[in-house]
Amino acid sequence: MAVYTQVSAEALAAFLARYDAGALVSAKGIAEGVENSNYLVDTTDARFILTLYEKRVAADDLPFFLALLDHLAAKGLPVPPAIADRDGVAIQRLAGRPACLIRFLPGVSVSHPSPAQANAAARALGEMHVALADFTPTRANSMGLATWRPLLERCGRDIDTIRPGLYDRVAHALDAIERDWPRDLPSGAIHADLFPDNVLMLGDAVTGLIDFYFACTDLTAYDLAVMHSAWAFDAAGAPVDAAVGAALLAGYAAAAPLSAAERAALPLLARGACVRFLLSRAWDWLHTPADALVTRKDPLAYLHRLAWYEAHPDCFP
Ligand SMILES: Nc1ncnc2c1ncn2[C@@H]1O[C@H](COP(=O)(O)OP(=O)(O)O)[C@@H](O)[C@H]1O
Ligand SMILES: N[C@@H](CCOP(=O)(O)O)C(=O)O
Repeated sequence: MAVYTQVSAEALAAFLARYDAGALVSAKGIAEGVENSNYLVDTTDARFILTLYEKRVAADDLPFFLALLDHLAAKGLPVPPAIADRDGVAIQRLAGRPACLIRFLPGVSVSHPSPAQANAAARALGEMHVALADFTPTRANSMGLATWRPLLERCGRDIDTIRPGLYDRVAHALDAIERDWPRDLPSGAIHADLFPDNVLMLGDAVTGLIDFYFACTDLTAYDLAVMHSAWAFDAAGAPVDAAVGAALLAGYAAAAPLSAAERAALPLLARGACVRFLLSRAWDWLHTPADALVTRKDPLAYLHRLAWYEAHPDCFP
């Protein structure tokens, strides 16, 4: 359950009074998610998401994220813009945290995506990259290549309590990833965390792309690699139907150009994605208190995916 910060009904009602958004009817903490506190808020006017930004989201980065959402929403993509209050302010403080009221989007995230759903979601990623080609703000990737070895060092040998030998295994994988990481592929604003839980769908149609709080400037093909690492495997890290992986590539390529060099780099970029999520999950695994109201994600699922990509260098035909 991801509600780290409790908001009283009185504080929420006072917060809503700043907006032309109706009066508070109900508010419920949302179980999904691990990064921020999210509430589903119903008012006499509409339904909203209230997000209070927690550990990994720096308040200084919020203007970048909100500008990105506004840019995409203005171009008709299904992303939820933050709502401004009567004074035009979207980034607020509530219960001691930075907070935004966000437009609610319909749809559910799929647990076992079909090839048709993977195709539609990857197409939406491609459309997003095309729509962001004229987005000028930049943000360095706070979870990018340069941060992986320092994060491994910060986990230290404690990571071996998750699995004996894990430190050396990740260090060895990183040696090759750092050595071969491409420097000359197209870059731009990317989502960097487009897992199935961050895509809302109704049937095979995408109704929402959400959770842009890792968005940054990085290789656009890396965004597709992140998506592949998240969509083409089950929760334990075993590969699903190969048609899902193929559908991801076809869907993306239908919306955005994918050069031969980008295609060739995808296996390495996917190994990088595996190390990135393995390490952030391992850090959380080691540092989340046992009584925390959040479900820790399994770092080893990403070790299995890493091994799969290493064993299948031709998996992106
Ligand atoms: N704009 C939105 N419209 C509808 N539901 C949303 C929206 N934003 C978030 N949610 C719901 O809240 C959950 C958690 O949001 P998310 O941004 O993924 O949290 P976290 O940043 O903690 O991972 C999502 O899985 C979804 O159910
Ligand atoms: N997608 C990441 C963790 C970030 O969680 P999210 O709920 O913000 O998508 C992972 O699975 O490790």
